Amino acid sequence: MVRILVADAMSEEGLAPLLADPTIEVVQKKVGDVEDELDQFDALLVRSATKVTEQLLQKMKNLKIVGRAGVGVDNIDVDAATRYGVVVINAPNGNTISTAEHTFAMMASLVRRIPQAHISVKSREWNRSAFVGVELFGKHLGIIGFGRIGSEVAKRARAFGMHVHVYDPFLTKARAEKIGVDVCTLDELLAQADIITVHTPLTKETKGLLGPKNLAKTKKGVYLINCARGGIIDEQALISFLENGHVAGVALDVFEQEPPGDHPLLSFDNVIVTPHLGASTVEAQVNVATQVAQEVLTFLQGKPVTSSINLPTLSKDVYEKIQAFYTLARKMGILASQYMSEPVQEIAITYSGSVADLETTFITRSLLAGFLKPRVASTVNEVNAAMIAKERGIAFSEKFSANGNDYNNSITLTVYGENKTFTMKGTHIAHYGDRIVHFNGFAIDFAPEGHLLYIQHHDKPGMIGKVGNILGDHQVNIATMQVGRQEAGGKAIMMLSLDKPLDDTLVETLEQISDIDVVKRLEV
Ligand SMILES: NC(=O)C1=CN([C@@H]2O[C@H](COP(=O)(O)OP(=O)(O)OC[C@H]3O[C@@H](n4cnc5c(N)ncnc54)[C@H](O)[C@@H]3O)[C@@H](O)[C@H]2O)C=CC1
Ligand SMILES: O=C(O)CCC(=O)C(=O)O
Repeated sequence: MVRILVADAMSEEGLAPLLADPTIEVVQKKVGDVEDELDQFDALLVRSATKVTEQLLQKMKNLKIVGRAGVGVDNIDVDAATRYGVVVINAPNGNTISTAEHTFAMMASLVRRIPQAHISVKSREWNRSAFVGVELFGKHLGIIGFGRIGSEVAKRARAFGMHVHVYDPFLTKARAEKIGVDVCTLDELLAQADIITVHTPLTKETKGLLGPKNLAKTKKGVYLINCARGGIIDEQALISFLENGHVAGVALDVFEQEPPGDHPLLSFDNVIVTPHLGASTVEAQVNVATQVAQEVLTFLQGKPVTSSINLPTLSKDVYEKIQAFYTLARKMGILASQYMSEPVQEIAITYSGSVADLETTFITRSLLAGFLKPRVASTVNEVNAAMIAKERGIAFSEKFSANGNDYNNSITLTVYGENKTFTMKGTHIAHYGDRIVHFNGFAIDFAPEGHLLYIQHHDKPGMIGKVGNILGDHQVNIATMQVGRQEAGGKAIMMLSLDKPLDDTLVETLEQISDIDVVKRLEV
């Protein structure tokens, strides 16, 4: 039974596919209420309240996936999750419209002083002259961060007759032209805008983006809006610029610390606030919960997820094309790691023929995960394989060749160790399966499956019989046997597939046969 912890409040309608699945147990409780069972959950679903720290990840030893029902993953230690091999997914667009609408509601409220007027009338006052606002029509709106939400805000602003200026260092010219916005530098935006709204993630670069230096470049009387993340506008700097009257008003949905408690910003009459409500609509909550629930289900069924933060994104289509090679690569990694039971410095992978045209990132990660698995105690999978390889000083590279070298497709693996180099070539044949067609310098043809026994020997009559007799005497049945040699009378190999694994004594007995140089058990 798969167990999923839903640690923050989430739409039941969105969670319905998980709740309806008889193979899944959904526990809707806060982390603190299930401390004793944390190591039993396979998946964790959160919004922004639960902090997914390294400490929590350490306790959740069985965790495979964290689903964030929303966009920002700043409440999740993604690096730590990656190290632990835990996939992190989010729901990138389920709350876009709601947040864009909230931003617009905040903008209109800010310039027309609706919250202040509302409080006044509720206090039994009728003071019309105290609440004279300004129109949005004809004003210059500066949008910092032109992703999903920024662009929805722009559409609405244009419908209001505003001039829209956009700053986003990652925005392509083609996309900007398509949407028809004025793309400018940050300095140009700061100088022109009557209202500035931020829609970036909170990163090292955006933390304090609107700080003392940049606020000084804005127009006197500017309005500021933050419905993205607390800290993009530096709160201390904001207080100074409100105090000196440079900033006319601010709308904040988010804070550096949430809840903000008795924050000095809350005392300003021209600061309007909401408690992180951007995504708080019925529609957005159903959307994001549905998206993560569906993704978690997909993931738990062993299929690729489309909105992972720490895995390459794969469409269903691409996944179907790479699936066979993904499995082959995994097996090749496992075999190579067992054969090269020594420290290695480099793994070079060459994709040839039809596989060279596919998205190989995932295939390479699968191969690395297979290679590292027998060597590391912790979880290793596609999420953390590249990172673990790097940590252990194992470089890896990919090369591509259109020519399949006698095969429609092939993956060639070269592992450089401290004392030797090992090569292997594998291919996938449709309706037939995976085959290893080159192993350690020998042409051969075997299926990389089950209990394998590799024997390297001198090419002499009777070698196969000797091995067969010993295995037969010990009740070990040989399922298949493939042989290969470099030249008649030279070095040769046998690859046997056995019905059960060999014990150490039997391996030692085989090693003692004269003319046998290497005996290796390989388990796939
Ligand atoms: N208040 C709320 O309840 C909600 C807040 N959010 C927040 O809104 C923000 C935007 O979300 P989306 O539009 O969905 O994200 P997105 O990823 O679609 O867009 C972010 C944009 O910021 C740009 N960007 C990154 N670094 C930048 C920099 N240094 N300067 C300027 N632009 C930069 C990126 O190129 C990208 O276009 C996020 O912080 C998200 O967490 C999202 C949903 C709800
Ligand atoms: O879960 C929420 O309501 C917060 C949404 C949010 O901030 C986000 O999606 O980034």
